[in-house]
Amino acid sequence: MDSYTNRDEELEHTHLDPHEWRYICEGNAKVAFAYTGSDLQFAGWVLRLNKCFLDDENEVSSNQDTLLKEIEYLQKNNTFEIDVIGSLIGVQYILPQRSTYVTHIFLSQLNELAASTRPSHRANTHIDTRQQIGVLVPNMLTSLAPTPAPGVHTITVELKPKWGFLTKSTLISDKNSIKRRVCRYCMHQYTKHDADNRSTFCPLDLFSDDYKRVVYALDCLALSPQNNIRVFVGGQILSAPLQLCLEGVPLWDKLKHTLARIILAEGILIKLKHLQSSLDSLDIEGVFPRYQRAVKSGTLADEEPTLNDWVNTVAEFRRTNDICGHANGSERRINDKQAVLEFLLSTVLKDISIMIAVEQIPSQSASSRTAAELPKYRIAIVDTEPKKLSKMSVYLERYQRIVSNYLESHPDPDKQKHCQE
Ligand SMILES: O=P(O)(O)O[C@@H]1[C@@H](OP(=O)(O)O)[C@H](OP(=O)(O)O)[C@H](O)[C@H](OP(=O)(O)O)[C@H]1OP(=O)(O)O
Ligand SMILES: Nc1ncnc2c1ncn2[C@@H]1O[C@H](COP(=O)(O)OP(=O)(O)OP(=O)(O)O)[C@@H](O)[C@H]1O
Repeated sequence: MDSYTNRDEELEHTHLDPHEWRYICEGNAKVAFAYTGSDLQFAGWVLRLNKCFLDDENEVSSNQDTLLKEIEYLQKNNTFEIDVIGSLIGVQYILPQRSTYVTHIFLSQLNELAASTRPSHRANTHIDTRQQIGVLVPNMLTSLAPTPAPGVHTITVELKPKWGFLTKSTLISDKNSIKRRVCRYCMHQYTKHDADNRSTFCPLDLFSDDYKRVVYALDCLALSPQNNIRVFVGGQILSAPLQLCLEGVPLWDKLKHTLARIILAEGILIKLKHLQSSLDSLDIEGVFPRYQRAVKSGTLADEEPTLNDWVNTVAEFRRTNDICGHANGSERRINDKQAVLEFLLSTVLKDISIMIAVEQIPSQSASSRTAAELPKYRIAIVDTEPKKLSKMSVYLERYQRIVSNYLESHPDPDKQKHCQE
């Protein structure tokens, strides 16, 4: 596995040409562009930019003050990514970052150039042209070798695995006891999609330690990708993973086995599942009253947590887990602020994406976890920004709505799903 060194925080002042940046993809908050020009300082890097709602830009404010705030914010997020998320999941999964100045005109032109490629459901947002700094991260879609061999294609799979556990919290109300049997993703399908578009993917299969279940989960994702799997070949996104084909040979069946073996060899999803569930051991139902109490008593202020708050939360999480083994939060006797910040860390880990890049898919049909050597690959996690304290009520309401919608469509307990851990 290739690795990078971290903490390259230089801010670069270079003229950027919008025609040299190709739109890759976007999420709710960010959009990524790959460098296509010949300047070596950007070759192999991706520019990640903030988005905003179209109306937001009426609030114009771009002066030295906002620049300093932007620098502070980016540094905080970068340190959070390395020292908080990296220290939990493994710093080897965190991509290094650099920053570069971006101008209003460059961003406006990028907005125009990318408009026709962007998905229609994101049309109410665009690149925030007020930002003065863009973040550069290594491009996970390009070749693993410095000089790609002719005919070698980099295949990159982006997985957004979501929630990998069923809650064991003792603080769930009887009316919501379904949370102990049906995972949040499977229930959420009934809020997000109509009958024709629901997925059969269950994250608990993907997060399992069972090779066949992992492969099955990948197949379900391939059949209904939604925003949980994307496959890129040579930097270009495929319309569906099942379209994967090189020189006329369909490759999804081989790729899925390679992926399953990488996932299990890394142990990344098992670790992620353990972290998600132990950091969310109370469930939002158990943690929300503690949040309210902490706000009332002033233990939690209106402001978002500082870096120190996050680092201390991880240290205390480790300390109390060491004392109590893997006991749940109510047994660990953690204070209210700790409980809330642990929940928010879990929320980050439930929303990250994992990018896995491979260049060769072994030709022998390796259909078991030990069957063949792993190909050379690169793996990283993306989207690790802290979740906001101010969203605690949103989290409570959203999960409540997900449960209510599921129960409404499955009033008969015999017809309800039973997700297996
Ligand atoms: O609550 P969820 O599970 O719908 O997760 C949201 C994601 O929805 P999806 O994965 O499609 O279900 C949502 O993804 P999409 O915009 O749907 O691609 C975001 O990742 C959102 O995070 P944030 O508010 O941008 O920080 C995510 O919100 P958080 O709950 O992580 O804050
Ligand atoms: N290092 C990278 N190399 C290649 N592509 C990348 C890289 N980082 C991000 N991307 C692409 O950009 C997309 C958007 O980035 P990101 O996930 O950070 O956005 P987001 O708005 O925070 O996402 P979400 O809505 O899931 O919270 C990713 O889904 C991925 O396809």
